[in-house]
Amino acid sequence: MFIEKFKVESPNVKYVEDEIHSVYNYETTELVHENRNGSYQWIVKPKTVQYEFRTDTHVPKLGVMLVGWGGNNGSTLTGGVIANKEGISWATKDKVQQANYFGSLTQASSIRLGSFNGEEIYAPFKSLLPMVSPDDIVFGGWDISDMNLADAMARAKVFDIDLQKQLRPYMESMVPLPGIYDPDFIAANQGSRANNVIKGTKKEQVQKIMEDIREFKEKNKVDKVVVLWTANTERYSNIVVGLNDTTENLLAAVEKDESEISPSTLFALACIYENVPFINGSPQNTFVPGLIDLAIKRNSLIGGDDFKSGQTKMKSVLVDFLVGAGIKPTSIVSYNHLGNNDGMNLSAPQTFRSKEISKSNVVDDMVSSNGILYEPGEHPDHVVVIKYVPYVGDSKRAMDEYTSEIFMGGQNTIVMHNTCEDSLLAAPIILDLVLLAELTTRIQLKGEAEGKFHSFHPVATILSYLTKAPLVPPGTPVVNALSKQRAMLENIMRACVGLAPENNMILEYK
Ligand SMILES: NC(=O)c1ccc[n+]([C@@H]2O[C@H](COP(=O)([O-])OP(=O)(O)OC[C@H]3O[C@@H](n4cnc5c(N)ncnc54)[C@H](O)[C@@H]3O)[C@@H](O)[C@H]2O)c1
Ligand SMILES: O=P([O-])([O-])O[C@@H]1[C@@H](O)[C@H](O)[C@@H](O)[C@H](O)[C@@H]1O
Repeated sequence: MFIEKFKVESPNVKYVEDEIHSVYNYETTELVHENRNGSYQWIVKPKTVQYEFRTDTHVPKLGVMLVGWGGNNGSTLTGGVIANKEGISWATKDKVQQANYFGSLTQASSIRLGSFNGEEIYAPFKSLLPMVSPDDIVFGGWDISDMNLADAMARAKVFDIDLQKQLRPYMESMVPLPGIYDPDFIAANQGSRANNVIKGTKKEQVQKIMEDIREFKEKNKVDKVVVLWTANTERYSNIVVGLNDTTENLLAAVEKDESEISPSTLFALACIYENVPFINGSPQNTFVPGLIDLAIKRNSLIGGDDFKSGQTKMKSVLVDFLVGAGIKPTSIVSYNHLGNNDGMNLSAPQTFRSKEISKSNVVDDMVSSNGILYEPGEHPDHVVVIKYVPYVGDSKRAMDEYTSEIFMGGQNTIVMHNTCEDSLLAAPIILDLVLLAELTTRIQLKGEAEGKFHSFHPVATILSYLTKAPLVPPGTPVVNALSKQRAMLENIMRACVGLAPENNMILEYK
């Protein structure tokens, strides 16, 4: 059975004005490797740590500023939210289609609450904690192309024509602010659309972005702003000692207008200065070490990298299943072709390399989790191929082959063909990223040994379900397995309302 909302009644949960306060017993383990009776043993000690969570339930009016607003993802998300808000339906060749949020974890997925009279009871994921409604988001942003959002939507060729016609009046007045263009970081083929750029030094560009954020906030009377990069994939920045390895060196490099500081790093720097969450939806290493240090010092949320939308999302499910089943993937070949501007930008070797890295590293945690299947350092052959084929547009065609070793020397090969409008997969993920980033800034927590409440670590690992290459605090584990990422997010939100983690045991019926 599915219910729309619920309230938790527990001595550990208090719903007070503008706040949910919960006391949560975090059950974990402590491992020690000790010499016992002359031989070293691994000892596992169950441990309970009591946490308190305080969630501000005042939902703000949210401004979302997209870098690359006029792109396929930016125009598709903007149009999709308008269509849902206005209840737009449109004719397709098959039927009259209603707007929806399919593909969004926060808007279209559910959680299990428990059983009632032997029936499983579920509720919307978004009913766990108060979140911003997509209807209330004010969109804005930047693009190096000056095309208004209605024309950008037409250029993207993602939405059906009847839908585009209905959206045009809402979107034609939306014009991106000038972006920071640096041809050294993206494909040369992007130059032709760069007619809307901020001139000046890198320092002046950062200052302009900061001004843009303040003016957007004031003009639209929003309480908070989240900035998300859905602009082109950049090449990796070289990490150079003395240039971007520390905050001091990075800021000095900006002062000196050093060429190796990328546009995405400049946008992120501006956001950190404005204490505005910045999320990187592309694979490049925007978050150079000096920037991460600054975000931590200023406790300003950063998250990324690279939306996990289709082929890679499937990979983080399939490899998790195979390794979890004791089957040994030995060869993974991921090929896809697409014909949108993203694909055109990725046709350059240096930008493709950024994507190849994020699409390849996604199996590392699953492989290293099973020492029965894999020797230390052993991993499957893994190849990523992306080709640009203009004719197919946004309709990405992914073909994957997974070869594994099975029982007694047997082999299993799984082949998948996966066709989708890439932007229709990414847009709901962008929505989830900005809504969850905003939510986490309203949560404070305190461990039993801590003197005061604090926010989550500014490097927002909590967003990892939505990214191919989760950005994590230095020295902490990277988890890519999709089921673990989703469980982590849901269980932290359950803890905020005093609910135990979903452990799927259902002992009541065992
Ligand atoms: N399924 C997906 O679509 C998906 C999945 C994962 C990651 N991504 C990443 O999301 C990004 C956007 O994808 P897309 O399909 O919307 O691409 P797109 O090329 O249609 O949109 C990118 C937009 O960014 C603009 N732009 C480029 N550099 C800019 C800058 N420095 N400042 C401001 N604007 C700039 C471009 O003019 C363009 O309008 C890409 O980096 C892509 O790799 C997409
Ligand atoms: O998320 P996913 O489907 O694995 O990866 C996608 C790639 O397959 C695609 O070629 C690229 O253009 C998109 O930006 C996205 O990164």
